[in-house]
Amino acid sequence: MFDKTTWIRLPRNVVVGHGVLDQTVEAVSELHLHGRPLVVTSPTPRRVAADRVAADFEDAGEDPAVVEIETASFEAVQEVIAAAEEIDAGYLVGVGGGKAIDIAKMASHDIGRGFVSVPTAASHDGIVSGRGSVPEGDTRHSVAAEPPLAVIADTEILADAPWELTTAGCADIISNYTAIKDWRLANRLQNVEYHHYAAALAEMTAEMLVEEADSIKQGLEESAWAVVKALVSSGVAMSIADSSRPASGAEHLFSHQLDRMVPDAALHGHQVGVGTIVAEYLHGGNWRGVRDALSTIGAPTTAEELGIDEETVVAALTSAHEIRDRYTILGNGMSEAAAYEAVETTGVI
Ligand SMILES: NC(=O)C1=CN([C@@H]2O[C@H](COP(=O)(O)OP(=O)(O)OC[C@H]3O[C@@H](n4cnc5c(N)ncnc54)[C@H](O)[C@@H]3O)[C@@H](O)[C@H]2O)C=CC1
Ligand SMILES: O=C(CO)COP(=O)(O)O
Ligand SMILES: [Zn+2]
Repeated sequence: MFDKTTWIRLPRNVVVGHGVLDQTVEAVSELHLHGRPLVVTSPTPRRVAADRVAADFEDAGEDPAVVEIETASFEAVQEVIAAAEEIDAGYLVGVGGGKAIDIAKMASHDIGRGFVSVPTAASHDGIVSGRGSVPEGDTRHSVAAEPPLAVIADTEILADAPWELTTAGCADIISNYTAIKDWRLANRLQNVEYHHYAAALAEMTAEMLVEEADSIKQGLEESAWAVVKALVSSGVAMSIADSSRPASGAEHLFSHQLDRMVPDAALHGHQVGVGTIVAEYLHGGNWRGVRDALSTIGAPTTAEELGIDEETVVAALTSAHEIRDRYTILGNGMSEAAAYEAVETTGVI
């Protein structure tokens, strides 16, 4: 008997454009959700967007509550769950960067409530994905999370955010190149389940962004539009795969390890971008093309531009394979000599 089953959970409403934050209540009312909304945010996104969203829900008679989180941690997920239980929230609205959105979607998953995603920065491809990413001790978890029922991406807000957040989002997309190579390798060597369609979508998203790299410029709302479209598409690839594999390989392991060693030293996407140059080199691929695309966009390509010293970059490379059970080109680990060779050859140091 044929017994294969697959569930693909995608957003119903994806609203992207100038000033669409004002349409959040309308996009949500279309979903026929019931109960009070809990807006999950962090300090800056609260000022930029979340207070406006809460005020609009208030005007619509929805009696919203707001909870602020500071970090991406399991403690923060518990805080949000407690806030949701206190008001008996009907659904959660994540407003912010990758961390606030991750925490909101994980809390929604745990309490079985709907989730709505309102990104304030085009900095990461977790905008749509049904995965959450949380560090814990020496490791990093990619956990099941509630995929958004709706995404409201206001390009006016995204274009107004600090430019480095947008270049970080571009680099998070470019990393799909090596993530897919690692996924194929893991499929061949370890029989890891591989989805052609999700892989093709993630790869095409990176290709389209690189083709457009010349026109992605600070101050242009069209650029925020192009990047957020790519982030949505990459998130959809993760939702199709029900795994972050289409968008996370060795370059992400490297970034996660840097987060442990030097927390908050650089943005997720920027670390991942530098990791992509090295991972592409290790795959024997066109690492110069990756480096040139990152530098055209204005994303860091060196340890110095990340603000991280050479020894830390090498130490992160040699230990990145330990952070998670995810087979990549790093195999059982790089020696220090090989790591130095890779970063020197690619100009990362
Ligand atoms: N679940 C998933 O599939 C994915 C999860 N992630 C996770 O997302 C996180 C990285 O996301 P980021 O957005 O880089 O980090 P983040 O959420 O810490 O945001 C970076 C900074 O940008 C600020 N910010 C956000 N919007 C702003 C605006 N409009 N104006 C001014 N400042 C603004 C935030 O306050 C924060 O200080 C990591 O924890 C990463 O693991 C990243 C990709 C995919
Ligand atoms: O950052 C991500 C994809 O861009 C999520 O990946 P992880 O599963 O490695 O946390
Ligand atoms: Zn990422």
